[in-house]
Amino acid sequence: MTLSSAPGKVYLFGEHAVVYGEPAVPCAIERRARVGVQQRDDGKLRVNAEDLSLDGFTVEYDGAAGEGPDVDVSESLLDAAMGYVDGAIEQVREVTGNDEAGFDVTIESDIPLGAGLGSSAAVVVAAIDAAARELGVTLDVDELAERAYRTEYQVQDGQASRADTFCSATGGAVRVEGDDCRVIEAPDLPIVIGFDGGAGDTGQLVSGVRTLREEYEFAADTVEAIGDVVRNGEDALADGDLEELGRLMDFNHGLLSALGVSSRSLDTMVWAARDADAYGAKLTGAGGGGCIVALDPTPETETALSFTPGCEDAFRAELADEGVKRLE
Ligand SMILES: Nc1ncnc2c1ncn2[C@@H]1O[C@H](COP(=O)(O)OP(=O)(O)OP(=O)(O)O)[C@@H](O)[C@H]1O
Ligand SMILES: C[C@@](O)(CCO)CC(=O)[O-]
Ligand SMILES: [Mg+2]
Repeated sequence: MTLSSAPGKVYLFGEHAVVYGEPAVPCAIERRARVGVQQRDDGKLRVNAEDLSLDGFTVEYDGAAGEGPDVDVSESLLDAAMGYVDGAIEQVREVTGNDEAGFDVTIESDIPLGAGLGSSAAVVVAAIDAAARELGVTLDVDELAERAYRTEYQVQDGQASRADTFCSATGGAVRVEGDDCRVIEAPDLPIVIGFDGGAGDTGQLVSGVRTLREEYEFAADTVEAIGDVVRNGEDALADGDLEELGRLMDFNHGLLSALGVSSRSLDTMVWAARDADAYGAKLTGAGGGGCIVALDPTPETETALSFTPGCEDAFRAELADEGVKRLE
């Protein structure tokens, strides 16, 4: 068996706008997906993903080359759930030139699904890394990030940036603008996360922003304004100026809210963090439900969030310096 892990992430700034070529700054966090892979002789793909539940069902699934799922759910739901793993294995078959390779894949993850912490990117990065190594090929981190990006791009119908996958592959704080991806210096950030227990549909939320942007010039201007916030944020990050970072995160949340990707529970958690005197707070990732990220070195925000109706979990997150980890 070959085992790799990869971290999730929060966005300090720039989600959604990054899809249209504006810069974004995601940071990898110490919450990981671990993917174990064992080659099979019969060319089939069998995926065991215990954290994956579809409206209460847990799925054990034989992938594209396999025998189909042993649960009673519609094909579209199943595609949505399993597309990332199928796509990752496709990339491995292509990059290793082993079209017929079959695998047993086991996924375990500390990252809530669809909640803005990049669970899909972490699963894809770890799966590609482990499956390629299982076939004797160790990908360099740039190739791994590129293959993981292609997987997300395909599964999300051509609506994905390189931000989540690059960040998960390299770890640390990163800056992504179009295909220019780099790791950047970041101070120790007092990251607090609030989770409403829910999820958003990344593809649908990205489409919603695309439509608004096409329909209204001021929505296109809003996307550009997020780019300006990010450019200011980069300076604040370089200066280690947490107060300014917080102000800009607040502004970023307002602009995302204007683009329709916040929700009542995300707004409620953002306000709870602000009331607790966090430096700033915003939703992270695609939005619609899921997580907010706040900066607060004191325990106040975590405590306030834990008493906020609609907040299911509040926790601190350490920056993950390491991206993909080769465990076995
Ligand atoms: N533990 C897991 N096991 C199997 N598949 C997973 C797991 N975690 C995530 N996935 C895949 O990723 C999908 C969720 O990805 P999605 O992009 O919607 O959310 P996210 O990556 O968590 O959030 P965001 O992209 O906003 O940061 C799941 O539907 C599933 O296909
Ligand atoms: C909403 C989005 O910007 C981030 C999702 O984590 C989509 C993407 O960059 O692919
Ligand atoms: Mg995702």
